[in-house]
Amino acid sequence: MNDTYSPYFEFDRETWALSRDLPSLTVSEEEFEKLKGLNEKIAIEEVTKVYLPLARLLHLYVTSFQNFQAKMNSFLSVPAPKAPFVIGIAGSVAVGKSTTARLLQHLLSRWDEHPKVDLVTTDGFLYPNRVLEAKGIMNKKGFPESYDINKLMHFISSIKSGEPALKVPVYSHLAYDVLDDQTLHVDQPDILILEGINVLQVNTQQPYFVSDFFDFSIYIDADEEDIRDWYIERYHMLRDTAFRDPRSYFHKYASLTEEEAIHTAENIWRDINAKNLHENILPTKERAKLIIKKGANHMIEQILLRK
Ligand SMILES: Nc1ncnc2c1ncn2[C@@H]1O[C@H](COP(=O)(O)OP(=O)(O)OP(=O)(O)O)[C@@H](O)[C@H]1O
Ligand SMILES: CC(C)(CO)[C@@H](O)C(=O)NCCC(=O)O
Repeated sequence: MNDTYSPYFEFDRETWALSRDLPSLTVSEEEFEKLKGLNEKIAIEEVTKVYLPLARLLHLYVTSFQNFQAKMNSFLSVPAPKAPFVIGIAGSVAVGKSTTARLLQHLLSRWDEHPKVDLVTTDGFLYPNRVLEAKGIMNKKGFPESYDINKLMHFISSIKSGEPALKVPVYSHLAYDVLDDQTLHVDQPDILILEGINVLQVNTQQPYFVSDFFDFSIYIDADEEDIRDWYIERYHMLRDTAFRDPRSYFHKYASLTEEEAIHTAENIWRDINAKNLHENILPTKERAKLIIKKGANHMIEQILLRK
């Protein structure tokens, strides 16, 4: 294929892993065990071949950002509040954003230049269920109108202005709601990873978008049938674990037969998440600096980096 005019550098799995000069980047057995704590399905090969080179690439971006910030602040003679390097991670529900974000958080914190890496998910900025119910949009959870976008914009602009000690709302998949008794503290990290289905969306009613505050952005992509399978698999796993908890919003589904459960998950996927993917998430793919394409087994098959 002639890709002379493609806006991307394209790598397949092997060229991405092999073309990097990474003698000092390894993962010890002990560290891999820790990574397994993030997701026990992670393969070590995936970490060494894909995520470590990606972390190394991001490290280059972060350190050049830090150097540039220092020069810029002295050039402008302005007070220099500590603004983090912000990485946005977008993609469908259940494509694996949280897992990738946690892996990168862990790997990026190994460098002395940026040991403090915080992770925030936009789920916390969803309106609480009672508000979604009052607005009649409970079946639109994850759609642009289900988020308190002003609150999210306020957070991202504050952190980029170097404001310390910010509090971020927390969402629980177990409660299926924003928790009113918990917040996450974000206090001047070196890097902030902001993960969520909506982070690359543009709202024509607003002068600024969340992504205006990004220094780097990643879109996680996969074939829709694969994502659907992962969603249904995760639903099953939750059914065997979290849904059994009487506090779970989905407790009522724990007693469904296997067949009924599959049917319920398929319907939620089709009526809410697939629709949201087509209408609001997929159209943002090309806005990302980096696109990661996963295969059926979660292995990354292709990486596209904007030139
Ligand atoms: N690298 C990976 N290797 C193996 N399994 C993975 C990997 N990444 C994600 N998964 C599995 O895919 C499913 C979805 O992952 P995850 O919860 O990270 O997705 P998400 O995009 O954050 O979803 P949501 O937007 O709904 O919160 C989970 O069952 C997870 O265990
Ligand atoms: C919280 C979101 C929107 C995003 O992570 C998603 O996981 C979700 O709950 N979607 C609504 C439909 C569903 O229950 O899967």
